Amino acid sequence: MITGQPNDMPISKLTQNNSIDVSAEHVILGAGLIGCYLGAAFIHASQKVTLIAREKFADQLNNNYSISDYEGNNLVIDSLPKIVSPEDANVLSPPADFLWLTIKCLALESAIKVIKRCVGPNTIIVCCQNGVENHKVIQQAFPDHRVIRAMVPFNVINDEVGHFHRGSEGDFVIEHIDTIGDEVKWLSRQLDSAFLPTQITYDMTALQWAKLQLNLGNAVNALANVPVKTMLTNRLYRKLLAKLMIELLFIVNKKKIKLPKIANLPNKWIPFVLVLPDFLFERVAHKMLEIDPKVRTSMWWDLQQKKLTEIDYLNGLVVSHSKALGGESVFNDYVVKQVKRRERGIDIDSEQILAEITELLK
Ligand SMILES: NC(=O)C1=CN([C@@H]2O[C@H](COP(=O)(O)OP(=O)(O)OC[C@H]3O[C@@H](n4cnc5c(N)ncnc54)[C@H](OP(=O)(O)O)[C@@H]3O)[C@@H](O)[C@H]2O)C=CC1
Ligand SMILES: CC(C)(CO)C(=O)C(=O)O
Repeated sequence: MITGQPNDMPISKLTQNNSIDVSAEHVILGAGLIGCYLGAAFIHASQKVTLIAREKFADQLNNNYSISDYEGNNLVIDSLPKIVSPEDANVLSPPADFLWLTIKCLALESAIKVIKRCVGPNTIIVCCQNGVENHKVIQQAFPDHRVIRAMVPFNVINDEVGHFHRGSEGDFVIEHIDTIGDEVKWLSRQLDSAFLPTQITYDMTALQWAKLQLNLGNAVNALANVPVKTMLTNRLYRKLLAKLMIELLFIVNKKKIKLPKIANLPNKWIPFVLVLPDFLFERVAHKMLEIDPKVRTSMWWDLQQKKLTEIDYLNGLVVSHSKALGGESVFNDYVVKQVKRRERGIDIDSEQILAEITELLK
């Protein structure tokens, strides 16, 4: 349930130190890019962490577990957290105060079995997936538990074994719901650090739509097969991205959702800025280009590892909502189809993609 905070100020910053300085038991299910980054940031914030990891990741972390960020902060985790395989998750004791789901949207349903073994009656489950309202599948499976969402605005890459680098800015945002408002405020204060600037929001659905607008570029990035920064310097990719966003903004307007600002520009302006000629774009959107040159989106990582992507939960969601609301979704439809071809192992070179985009934009 979302509280009725006025839409023009959906996010409130909580940075002052709490006098009750105790740590909570955190279990992180999904030791991938986000799970490992959060785990280390939580340990840095004096929290007790258990990671539920597949064997190959557990081995990697045993050799090295460290994080860094685009601002030059570095952290090596000397004393490793408890690392448990999904099969052994039932031996967790004490039960988690907070269970963080940092698995992909596609893995939520199949993880329910493991989640059942990780929760006690009072565990708060936090869903960290991109997309909109993917937590509902977990809330349905755990009707008696408090299920909330968190939004990860930044990008994490795994540039060497056991090392996780946050390549872009943005505050981690946790959902405030009435029944656990105090816990969420407490949690946000504990986690807030240079590695993980943290806020709360009273309207996570609006925030997720705002984030989805940016995530529509994941598919463009995956298809372009270049870092995000390189992609943004190409006006053709920017024009495609603008079209994808315009299709989403139609839905948001129809639904009367007021998008909170999560980039340096109001969301509605972004498509107009993206289509500017290069020299103007570089001036107006220089903040957008202040991004680590190595950064690639999570969808690129998925295709690289020959995994299925979250395309149905991102651009696919725009297609289905557009259809239902009588809108256009030509551009999102195109990228969905192309990403699915890549998932099937059909190689499409970026020259061909650029030629097709040129044709589509005519
Ligand atoms: N990467 C990024 O920079 C960002 C990602 N996000 C979002 O965060 C979410 C997580 O993404 P990301 O960290 O990139 O994903 P990853 O694929 O890097 O990590 C997920 C991990 O969870 C593991 N996993 C899946 N199911 C289980 C299970 N049942 N038990 C134990 N482990 C399991 C996966 O293993 P396996 O692959 O072997 O199944 C994988 O190692 C996504 O929704 C993504 O969109 C949001 C912002 C930025
Ligand atoms: C941070 C961002 C928007 C793009 O890198 C992302 O969410 C992702 O890669 O999935």
